[in-house]
Amino acid sequence: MASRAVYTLTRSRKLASFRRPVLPSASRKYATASSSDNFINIVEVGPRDGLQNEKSIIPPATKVELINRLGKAGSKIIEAGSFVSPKWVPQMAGTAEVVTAMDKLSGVTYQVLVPNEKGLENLFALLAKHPDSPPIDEIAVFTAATDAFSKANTNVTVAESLEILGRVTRAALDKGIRVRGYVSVVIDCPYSGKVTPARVRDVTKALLDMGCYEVSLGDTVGTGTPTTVGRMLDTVIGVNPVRKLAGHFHDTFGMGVANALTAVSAGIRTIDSSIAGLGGCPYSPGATGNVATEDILYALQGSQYSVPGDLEALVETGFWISDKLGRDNSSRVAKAIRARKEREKGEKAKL
Ligand SMILES: CC(C)(COP(=O)([O-])OP(=O)([O-])OC[C@H]1O[C@@H](n2cnc3c(N)ncnc32)[C@H](O)[C@@H]1OP(=O)([O-])[O-])[C@@H](O)C(=O)NCCC(=O)NCCSC(=O)C[C@@](C)(O)CC(=O)[O-]
Repeated sequence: MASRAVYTLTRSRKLASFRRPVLPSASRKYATASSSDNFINIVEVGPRDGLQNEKSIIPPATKVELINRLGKAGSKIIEAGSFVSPKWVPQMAGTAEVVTAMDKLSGVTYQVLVPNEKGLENLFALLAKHPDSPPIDEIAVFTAATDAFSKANTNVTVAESLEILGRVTRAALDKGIRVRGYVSVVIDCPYSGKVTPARVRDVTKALLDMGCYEVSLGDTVGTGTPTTVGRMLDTVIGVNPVRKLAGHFHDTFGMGVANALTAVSAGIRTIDSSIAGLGGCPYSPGATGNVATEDILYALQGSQYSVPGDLEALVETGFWISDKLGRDNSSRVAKAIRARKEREKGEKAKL
């Protein structure tokens, strides 16, 4: 994250006009498999992935308002925060407070990231205080395709992390809490380079086998292209059911929308995105935020796919949070929509 926050940690080992997407031929064979189901789920990761890497501390009230605005703008699945160690990711420290204070809108699924048993214990303690109205519906567990990234992110190898996540997943499922999984660095690892698709396939399978209902494939660094993403998906989908996969694309090289459309054409029906393109992973230096939610909605307009969310309201929400954070809005679509509105306002005023 060249110019963005990289946490200084005390422990030495902590490393620091849409037509059809042009698809790599390898992915085309999956396109017809998905034609019966044209609904695209969007997992809005802005309040978690988007905010976890901000330099300045964001007041819980701002996080709560962001989540509430997203829900009102039509987001149906919102990642509201994470129960990770505040020493590792200080921005997520107030998650219990945030999820307790946010509006729990009906029809919206709220999830939080949980890295280990300690995080789950903290979540269970919170849920015990709200037996009749649990603030959270689901958890998400996360690992990586490489040991180097896994060590940097959670201080354990992939094999060790799968053991931990197996215990976390079983304990959550025992309490009736659904579990989503993430695999990071599915294309390139910032520490060990190119990632073999077979490795992604196997880690994905391990997460599904332990009981995750879905696994989100993270191009954490944002170096993927439709070709490399298509190749990776060919291998992963060869063994894992495509409807249990999601795409999570950081937009570092501006390929986020193209990669998301590649995933959709491969049969994936869940895309993670972040309002205003907020975010980045603290352990992926140089990576920018997730593909912007506004850009995904715009890209799918007029296609055979339907996607939840009110684009105009999301654009407003994206500018609202960007202003609060004092940062530029990274959504090209949001900026274009705002510019068009201002132009139209100016033209009206002249009449
Ligand atoms: C996993 C650990 C905790 C291991 O970190 P560790 O230092 O090895 O943990 P530990 O077990 O040795 O414990 C150290 C201290 O942390 C505490 N602790 C331990 N666990 C927790 C917890 N859950 N909540 C609160 N506190 C915790 C624990 O109690 C102890 O406290 P002390 O005794 O020193 O006072 C740490 O590495 C961590 O929190 N990492 C999280 C990193 C993270 O959040 N990264 C970003 C999210 S992943 C991501 O962005 C990628 C994704 C999902 O978006 C997809 C993609 O784009 O690729």
